[in-house]
Amino acid sequence: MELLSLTVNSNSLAVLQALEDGLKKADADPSVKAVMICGENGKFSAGADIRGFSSPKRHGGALGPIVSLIESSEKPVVAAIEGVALGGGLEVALGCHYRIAHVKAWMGLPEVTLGLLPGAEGTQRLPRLIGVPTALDMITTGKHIPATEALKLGLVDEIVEENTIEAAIRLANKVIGQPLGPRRLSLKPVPKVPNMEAFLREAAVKVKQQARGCLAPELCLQAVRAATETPFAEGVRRERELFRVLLSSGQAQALQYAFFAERAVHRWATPAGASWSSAAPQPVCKAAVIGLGTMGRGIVTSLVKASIPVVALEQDLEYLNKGRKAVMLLLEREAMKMEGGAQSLDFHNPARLQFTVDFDLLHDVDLVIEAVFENMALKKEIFHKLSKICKPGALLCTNTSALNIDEIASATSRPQQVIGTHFFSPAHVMRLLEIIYGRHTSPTAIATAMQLAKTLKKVGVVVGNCFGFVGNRMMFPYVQQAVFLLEEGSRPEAVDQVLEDFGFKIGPFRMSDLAGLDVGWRSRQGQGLTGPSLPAGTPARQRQGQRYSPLPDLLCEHGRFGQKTAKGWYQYEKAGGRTATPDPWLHSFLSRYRDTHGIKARFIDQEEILERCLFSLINEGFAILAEGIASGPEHLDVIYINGYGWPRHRGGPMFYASTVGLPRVLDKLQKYSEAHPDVPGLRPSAFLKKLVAVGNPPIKEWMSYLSQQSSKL
Ligand SMILES: CC(C)(COP(=O)(O)OP(=O)(O)OC[C@H]1O[C@@H](n2cnc3c(N)ncnc32)[C@H](O)[C@@H]1OP(=O)(O)O)[C@@H](O)C(=O)NCCC(=O)NCCSC(=O)/C=C/CCCCCCCCCCCCC(=O)O
Repeated sequence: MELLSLTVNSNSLAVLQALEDGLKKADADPSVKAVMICGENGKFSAGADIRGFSSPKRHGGALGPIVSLIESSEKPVVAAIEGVALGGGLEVALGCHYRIAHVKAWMGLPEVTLGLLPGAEGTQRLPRLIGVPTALDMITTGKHIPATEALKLGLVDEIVEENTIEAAIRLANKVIGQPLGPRRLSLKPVPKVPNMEAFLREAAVKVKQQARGCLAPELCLQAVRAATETPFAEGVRRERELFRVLLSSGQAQALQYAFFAERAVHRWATPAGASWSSAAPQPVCKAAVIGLGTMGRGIVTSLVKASIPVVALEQDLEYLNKGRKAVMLLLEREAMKMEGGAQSLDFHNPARLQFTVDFDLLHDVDLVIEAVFENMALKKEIFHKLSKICKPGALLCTNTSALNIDEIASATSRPQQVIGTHFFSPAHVMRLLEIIYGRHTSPTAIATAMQLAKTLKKVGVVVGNCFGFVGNRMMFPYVQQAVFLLEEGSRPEAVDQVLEDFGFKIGPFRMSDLAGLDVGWRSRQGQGLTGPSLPAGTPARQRQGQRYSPLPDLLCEHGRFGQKTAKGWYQYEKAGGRTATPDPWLHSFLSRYRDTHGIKARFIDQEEILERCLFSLINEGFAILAEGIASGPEHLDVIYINGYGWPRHRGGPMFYASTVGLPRVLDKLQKYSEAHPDVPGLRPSAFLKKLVAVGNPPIKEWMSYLSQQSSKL
């Protein structure tokens, strides 16, 4: 028997050549009766080398003909799938006459997540094998499915718990001499769906809606449609045509950049020299969460889902019972989505999840996450208590979204173990975990928080300590511009529309209504920007000589906190309602406000809305990089994609800036800054100016132009 080996991402071209040579040799050798294709090191294949798509010497085009060559072999070819069979790897398996998989293997066609489509005939073979609806779902979402599901779908012929290679050889021996025609997917008709046209039309609407401007899902659908309408060879031609369109699109580059950026942030470093390569994490066998508000509930749920035993603590029984009920509800819902249901999470077991008001029960936990509301005095009181109660090595985390980590740490006797773990709401869903080190935070503490992120299936991004850290600090100027645009003549729905058309899941005003306007109001009161502590005689639209808009404060004074009060920047059907409708009251309120302050409303076009909001956010990003708060632009991009609804197909704000071109970003900021000299957020950052002055280098070279990262440490 001839045995062919396909290696994960070693050298795609060499693998392709080896496959072709092996198949030709096997075909020509009469002693070879069957062929088995497997991977090395327990992995079938993770597909083509993604870096190859942006390389001038790309060779992906060679894969389709090889898949055809496999299928046309006169000897049975069996795929032995272990580990993963993804993208081009699965397409190779689809060319085989039989597929056998290990029970722990995963399969998928994730090309869409890279801005591409399965271009090695996968869009034509998969629908023929498992039917159009399921194939379309796999191809347009790129989801990875486990072997057990693949078996149910008919994607594989068999799954095994023992040695997959041996099982594949057994299968190959068994099928020698059997006709191969029925096993060749290219010869199979696409299984019928009662009303294929109506199904595809509806699917197209759904895919377009979910894609929010991303091209690949729509083109994936068009390729699958071709499978239903044309013979195999014609479908393959169409698939190639569509693949070429995607390959040359900026979106594919952005999505592939995002893929590698998410992996690059694992390799964290701080300006003080701590890094992932030398710091080892501590084990976290038991955790505690303090505060069972919205964030605390999500964090508890996240920990339970990751099988980390949790002690959940509240200040009194009333809050505890309310929190317990809410957590249980979240966990019930999560369990329903899982195979094995509630039993798999085991959250009724007090050894897995315990609710208490007794701080002393935190004495043996390895990690505490404080998630009480944003009040420095309260947080310091809690951390002071924790440093007395918790065991010596315990990591003390705060879920603050903006407050000073060093000040919180100063309340403890062990500041080296204090770290910020900024979760995003809902915490059991959102993938981002912003990890903030303070002046004294130890490398071990950072490594442990990063390991926690991985255990919780989140993307951890390590950043330095400053007000708002990275995500919120960049968000402030963006939201500020959005509000200034209202003062100058725009409306919430116009601003939201522009940013949602750009690809944001939700515009700034809908977001503010969802999060609650009172959150920011409390924070501004705390900072003395509004409320009773504001010195008498402070101009309504100025703070410390800079432009300030009291609009959000005024809305709060009218009891308009957003969705929770049925009124905010929009109106809602009821308190807690989700459907935002433009509110005539708000429109006349804005007119009165402009009259009061002598502002002449003007028409603001989409370009200005987009540029002022996005470029001010990006400008802050350059300042953050220059200060050493983040170690590279990909950190900022990963934060925005995973925590702030930034459209992934635009690669993150800093990548977007690189595609717009830094000279253009600078020109526009200069123009807007001249028009609004009292808005520091529009004043171009020195680092942006420097990058333009040195000739707009590619994003991967930006950091080399910072002569010395000035650390905030
Ligand atoms: C699930 C994983 C495989 C593993 O996950 P995990 O264990 O968590 O590890 P990671 O940290 O993710 O990865 C470890 C390192 O490996 C790197 N990696 C992983 N996969 C790839 C890959 N496919 N390519 C390159 N590098 C990869 C990863 O970056 C890590 O390294 P580092 O830390 O960054 O240094 C998980 O990794 C995963 O999901 N991987 C991606 C899988 C995937 O998306 N596969 C699909 C790839 S695309 C593909 O296969 C397409 C094939 C068809 C091509 C056919 C084209 C035909 C076109 C014909 C017509 C057009 C002609 C045009 C001609 C012309 O113009 O040129």
